[in-house]
Amino acid sequence: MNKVMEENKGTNVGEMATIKKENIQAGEKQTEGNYVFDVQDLNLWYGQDQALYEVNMQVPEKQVTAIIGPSGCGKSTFLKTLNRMVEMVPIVKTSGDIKYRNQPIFGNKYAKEYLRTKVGMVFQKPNPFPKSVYDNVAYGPRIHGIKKKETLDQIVEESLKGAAIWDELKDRLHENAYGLSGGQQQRVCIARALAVEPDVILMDEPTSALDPISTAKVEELVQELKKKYSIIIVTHNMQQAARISDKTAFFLNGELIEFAKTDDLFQNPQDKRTEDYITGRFG
Ligand SMILES: Nc1ncnc2c1ncn2[C@@H]1O[C@H](COP(=O)(O)OP(=O)(O)OP(=O)(O)O)[C@@H](O)[C@H]1O
Repeated sequence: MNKVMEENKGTNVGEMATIKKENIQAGEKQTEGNYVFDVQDLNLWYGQDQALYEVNMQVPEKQVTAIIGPSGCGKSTFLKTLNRMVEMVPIVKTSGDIKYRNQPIFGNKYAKEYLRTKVGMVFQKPNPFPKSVYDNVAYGPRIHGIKKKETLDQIVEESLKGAAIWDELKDRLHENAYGLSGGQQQRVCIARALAVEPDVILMDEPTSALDPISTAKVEELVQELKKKYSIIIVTHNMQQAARISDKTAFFLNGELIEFAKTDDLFQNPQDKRTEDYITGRFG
């Protein structure tokens, strides 16, 4: 049992989380080839407008999966479907199935809150809360009921270390996160995601607002994080996808055109549309 759940024992949310955790562990045993997500025939509509068409994809565990494609092709929509954030838009409808750790995410198996704890998200623009670095990182664990200072101190330190920013910030924990550089803010946001012990981290163009040095730090961090977490990253930058991902998915007009090992997709694309995109003929 992890720290978050340990301190949660006895609360309703905690009990629920513990039960679901057992479900996942049962599911994990059955998972073949260690996939975190198995997406089957996924369609998604915003009102009358269809944004995703019959997407089928198995997202590997503890690897980096990049999602590329031209603007408006459905990359962010697909990413936000995986932790059901897309449903915050009331007109969204979906069909098909997504299994996380072998259990369907639509329906009653997982509480949405629990899914979003296990499947964390980092956004394009760093979005720290207007609070201290410490309070940003401790936010999720506190919501999960952790109150003990020593436990929180430990989580904050481990999470900032995990996000490769502890050394830079260990003497600035009580400063407002708004006073940090964009790159530091983004790594604090990554630490905030790590603090609730996720399994998967979704990243929606996490470096597009960053300078090249901060981008390099986040890219390096992603390589480190994949030892413990499964990462899915939307990027406009094909060089970035080629540098940091193990597998790449190319989307076009809401369809998943090709999904392959990154080297294969870039060196030997199977679909003419993938080839046209990666060679810069459109997009
Ligand atoms: N909240 C929304 N309401 C209605 N339509 C939306 C909404 N969000 C996205 N869409 C539409 O869904 C389609 C896919 O958009 P999405 O943002 O997923 O694409 P994207 O590939 O991530 O684009 P970009 O690279 O520009 O961020 C687009 O046609 C877009 O207009």
